[in-house]
Amino acid sequence: MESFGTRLHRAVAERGPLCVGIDPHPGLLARWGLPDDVDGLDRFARTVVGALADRVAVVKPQSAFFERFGARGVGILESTIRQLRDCGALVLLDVKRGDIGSTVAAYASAYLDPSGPLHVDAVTASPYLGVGSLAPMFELAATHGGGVFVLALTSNPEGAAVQRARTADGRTVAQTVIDEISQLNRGAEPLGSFGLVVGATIGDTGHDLSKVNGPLLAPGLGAQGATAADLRTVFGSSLSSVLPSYSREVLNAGPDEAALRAAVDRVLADCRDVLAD
Ligand SMILES: O=C(O)c1cc(=O)[nH]c(=O)n1[C@@H]1O[C@H](COP(=O)(O)O)[C@@H](O)[C@H]1O
Repeated sequence: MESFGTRLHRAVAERGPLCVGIDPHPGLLARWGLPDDVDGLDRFARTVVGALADRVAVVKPQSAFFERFGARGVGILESTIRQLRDCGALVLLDVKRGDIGSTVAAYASAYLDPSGPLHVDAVTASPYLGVGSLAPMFELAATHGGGVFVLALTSNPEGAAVQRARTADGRTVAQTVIDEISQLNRGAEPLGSFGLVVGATIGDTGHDLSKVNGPLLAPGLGAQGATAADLRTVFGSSLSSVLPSYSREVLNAGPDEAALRAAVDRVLADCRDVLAD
């Protein structure tokens, strides 16, 4: 069984360092001339799949925008995941799960067990019940070649109060998360399967990402104000591990499929310029 890190490394080499989010905001559905209902959701998701699934390395559906339509919305999420994977995109489901360990085990089986209907390549997880509480997720991911992206320094301004608070040993809370994930990835080649989420909006925070040996998902580009050039400031010498992530910046170009592809080409070129430094 190939690890997620190996599969991600190959996908990025073949398709370029880019993650595109599927975030069907009500405003985007309206902009695309679609109704704010399950039919609109279905047509939105199918359009993104048709335009991008055969060319983008990682696609990140945001679960909340599917869940808000109940069981039928989750059904569309299931079929979107299947279609994306059939076209060779790695699917990172953005669910930001976190709970006591015994419940995390159930979340892990929902998303990382290949026999489940919502099985994906990787998920986002919140470490704020303690990184150790996510252990069942890390274990199931390792067993089945999946990945977990753990929130470290999020793109929203409210995150700093919790994430940059100092622990008793002087490190920030985020640095303890970074260090624990670095341990999990130790010795993995060509890349570990456990990633961190570090927002592109946060500037130079002085956190040490040099030992992570895993992917660094960078949301906050485009609609939240960060530019590809900001990646240099945020990630410094760790740029080669960055996976830039865009949702609205690309989706605003729809529903025309050629325009969506052109938006992807544009942001990918911007990121390549920076990441090649
Ligand atoms: O885990 C994430 O993807 C995430 C973490 C973070 O710190 N900030 C953040 O914006 N995100 C997600 O990334 C997406 C950003 O969307 P845009 O601002 O439209 O590019 C949303 O789905 C957010 O939920």
